[in-house]
Amino acid sequence: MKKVVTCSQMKLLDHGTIHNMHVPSLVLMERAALATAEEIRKYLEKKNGSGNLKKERILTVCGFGNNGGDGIAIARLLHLAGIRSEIYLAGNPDKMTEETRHQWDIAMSYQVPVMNNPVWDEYTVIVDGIFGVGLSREITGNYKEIIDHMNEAPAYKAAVDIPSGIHGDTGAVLGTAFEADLTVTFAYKKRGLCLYPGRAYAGRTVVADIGIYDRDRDGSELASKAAWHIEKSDMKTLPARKPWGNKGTFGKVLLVAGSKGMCGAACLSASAALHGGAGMVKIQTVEENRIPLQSLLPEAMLTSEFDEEANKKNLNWCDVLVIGPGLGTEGSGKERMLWFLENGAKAGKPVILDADGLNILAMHPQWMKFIGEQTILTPHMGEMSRLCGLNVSELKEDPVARAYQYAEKSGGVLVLKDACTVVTDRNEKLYLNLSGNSGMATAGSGDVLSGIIASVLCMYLSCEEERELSYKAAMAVYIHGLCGDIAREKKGSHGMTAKDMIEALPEVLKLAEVQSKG
Ligand SMILES: NC(=O)C1=CN([C@@H]2O[C@H](COP(=O)(O)OP(=O)(O)OC[C@H]3O[C@@H](n4cnc5c(N)ncnc54)[C@H](O)[C@@H]3O)[C@@H](O)[C@H]2O)[C@@H](O)CC1
Ligand SMILES: Nc1ncnc2c1ncn2[C@@H]1O[C@H](COP(=O)(O)OP(=O)(O)O)[C@@H](O)[C@H]1O
Ligand SMILES: [K+]
Repeated sequence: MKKVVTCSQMKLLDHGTIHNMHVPSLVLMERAALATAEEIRKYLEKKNGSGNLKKERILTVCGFGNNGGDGIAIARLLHLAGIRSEIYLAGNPDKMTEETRHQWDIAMSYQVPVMNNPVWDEYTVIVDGIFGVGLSREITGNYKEIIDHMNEAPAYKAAVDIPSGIHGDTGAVLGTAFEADLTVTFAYKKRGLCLYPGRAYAGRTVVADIGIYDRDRDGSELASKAAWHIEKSDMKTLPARKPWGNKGTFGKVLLVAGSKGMCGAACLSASAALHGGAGMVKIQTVEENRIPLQSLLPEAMLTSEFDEEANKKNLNWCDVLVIGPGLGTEGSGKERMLWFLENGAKAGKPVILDADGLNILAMHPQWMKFIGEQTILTPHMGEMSRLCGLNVSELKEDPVARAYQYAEKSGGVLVLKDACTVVTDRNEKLYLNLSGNSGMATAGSGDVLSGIIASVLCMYLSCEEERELSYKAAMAVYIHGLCGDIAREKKGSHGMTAKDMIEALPEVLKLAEVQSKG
């Protein structure tokens, strides 16, 4: 797992390194510049092979804050490496911070060329050192014009720390923003580099270690308030399958899903749970779905009984409940959802509430009392809008804040699905997902996720290791994204379907097994 920070957390870390550890600010700046210049040099060498770099011409656009100081130092390092490198100062030089002024004096001593009226399309690389984590308001006027020129230029574009104009906490565009091919960010990813649209503006992101001191790297106050993103190497922490286990050991999933004429969602969710390693899956559905479901998925069991006795038996049998895929919001769907939600909560079973399960909850807010710390809610933006009454554009302005609020209100684990899915709980554990792609915006993709979450919960049933429910949900979201990435590799983002993601699931989970064997 890697930490993701807000701008104010990053400033605290910078401040602590400088003032408590006595690392001069200029040392951090030099390391930031060295790391960025090195990435640019690597790009140029890849582009030019062993040929020389005479045709290259780099313009670094610098603001007067410390992001600008990084930029001036980058321009100097590239100049000293024998590459044509020039500086363009954006903004008022009288407002330079002390460090940036210092960088300016060094650059002038080394006679780094300064441009006053750059011809934008003459450059092969443009570096953006205008604003970093200090951006505090909309970009307007001259700055806006400059950024628009930079974007229109044909050059390769590199951003220092974060593209200017991207809100470091929400990923929103403040007025306008630099469209980078590469962003070299320092110490940790900022939230705005994970969330969209910021993530798209950043291009390829490299995290450079510049020697920031972080006492709380793993465990304490700041860390608990930080966000995390799961990465491939974390998959080796998934519990191994016990050699002596049987299908009971590996978890029993009860899927309350499907309604008359709607069995596809149930089928996808059940199939994902089985491919994810759940020992047994039983679908509680309507009798009309028996033949299609049993033909499509003979591995799953099926029941259409719905009375107190049968329900109790099914509930006792299962380890994990999934409620919602294809359930419909009226009639039998509503009754089934209410019975299993209420009694699942009373029995202390983990419940994954998805799709129509969430829509029914939105229509009956009095049932919120059955949501608790064992419930995982998996709304997409539309479902979230119905649940919390805000419209989708309001949600997208700050999805993390909205997710926190709803997790706090509901008491459950919230999986707010989007291009960057946010997972959080009432303790403000926060995960931002970085796997997956736009090919996953296809019907049934969410049903696959609910099945994968169920299977990940099952993996932990027979294992001694305790993990929080939010972590398990975030891990499942990450796995789901990897399935999407493999499906895209095989089928392309236009043609891939939810079924292709299920087919990729064994391959993704095999990766975890191979990793854990070293
Ligand atoms: N010593 C440190 O603290 C370090 C800082 N570093 C760099 O410094 C950056 C942060 O530096 P700063 O805190 O100086 O902030 P920035 O360089 O991001 O810019 C802040 C300045 O821009 C102004 N500003 C904000 N939004 C504006 C807008 N829309 N229009 C016009 N002006 C606007 C602010 O009032 C402030 O004066 C980091 O992103 C990183 O690149 C790194 O060099 C590492 C060490
Ligand atoms: N652009 C994207 N990048 C990454 N993941 C995406 C993207 N678009 C959608 N997804 C993922 O695909 C899934 C879609 O789920 P959902 O909207 O519930 O689909 P459905 O209702 O059709 O089953 C979510 O897990 C979401 O995070
Ligand atoms: K920048």
